[in-house]
Amino acid sequence: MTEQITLRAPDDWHIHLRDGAALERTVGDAARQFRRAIVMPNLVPPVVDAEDALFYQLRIREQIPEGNPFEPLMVIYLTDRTDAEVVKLAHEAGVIAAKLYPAGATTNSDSGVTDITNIYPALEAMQECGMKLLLHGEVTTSDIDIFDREQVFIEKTLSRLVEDFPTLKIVLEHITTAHAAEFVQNARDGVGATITAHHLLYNRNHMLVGGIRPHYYCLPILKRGYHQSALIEAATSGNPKFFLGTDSAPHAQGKKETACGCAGCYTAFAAIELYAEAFERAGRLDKLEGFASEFGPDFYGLPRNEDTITLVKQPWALPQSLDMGGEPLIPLAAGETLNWRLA
Ligand SMILES: NC(=O)N[C@@H](CC(=O)O)C(=O)O
Ligand SMILES: [Zn+2]
Ligand SMILES: [Zn+2]
Repeated sequence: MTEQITLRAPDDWHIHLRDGAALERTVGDAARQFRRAIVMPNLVPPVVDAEDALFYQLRIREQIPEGNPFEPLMVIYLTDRTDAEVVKLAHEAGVIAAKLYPAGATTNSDSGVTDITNIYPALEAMQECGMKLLLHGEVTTSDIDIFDREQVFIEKTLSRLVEDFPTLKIVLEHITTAHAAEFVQNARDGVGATITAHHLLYNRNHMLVGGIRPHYYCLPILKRGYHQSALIEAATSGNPKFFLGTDSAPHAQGKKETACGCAGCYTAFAAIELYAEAFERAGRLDKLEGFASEFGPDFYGLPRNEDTITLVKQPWALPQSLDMGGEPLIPLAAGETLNWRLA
């Protein structure tokens, strides 16, 4: 008999779906395995208020396959001009979080916040209404080495935010270092972190040894193996502060395989299978359900999904290439064999 595991249906607490012609691909892939997803607002121009979020949500909904219960959860993008009124209106429209991108930190972050104190009134309002703060946790000053940017953000910005807003719920997104795992573990209640499948499966050697592999390039950048081990330990520990967020971030093949390639890995095609691979390698498949399906909704104060998914142990190869709105898109781990497959 084929080995199989059944899990409460999972959600993705951090995904990039993009817009327009890309949505058929990205929404279809996400909806195949996740019931809900927190949709990042870094479009060009970004999703900055209730109106933008509701229109974007409509465009996403149009691409949900017939009969699929997928629910996109919306986020606004904090800029230097986001004030308490914007937050209040977004909250009333059902927007569940706001995202802080330090200006210039990552893909489409040019409109991001230049000085955190500019948005203190907005953060005050978020704390009051229960809207979550999601962080791309990297500093952007040129004197800080790219491999240290997460650690310095934690020391300079996050530790201060956690104290200045003692009841604000904060998620440090896509953590990549032992420092981040340790900080979140020891932080007050209401501070959590998402972890991607690629940061569990890979370290910087995978990206840089034997040739430079642009499909592994994402931000925050893959770190050394020591940090990868700390992330695996955190994700598979059963600590509810750590939960699933793929950070699946598609860029067409031509934008990755070029002299100045974009940051982002497309993992949505096989996200839950990639996580299963990482948890199995750690000998902790039994911890996947909490991480993928329980701790996220608990953190956000939303009900856990009632239905289930089944993964079967049946090796299969990821396709070499996908289509995204007429352009080739290379999924992470293209052509590689995974052990688990969504039934
Ligand atoms: N993670 C990435 O490398 N890229 C993301 C942006 C982000 O989440 O930082 C993207 O939008 O492409
Ligand atoms: Zn980010
Ligand atoms: Zn992201």
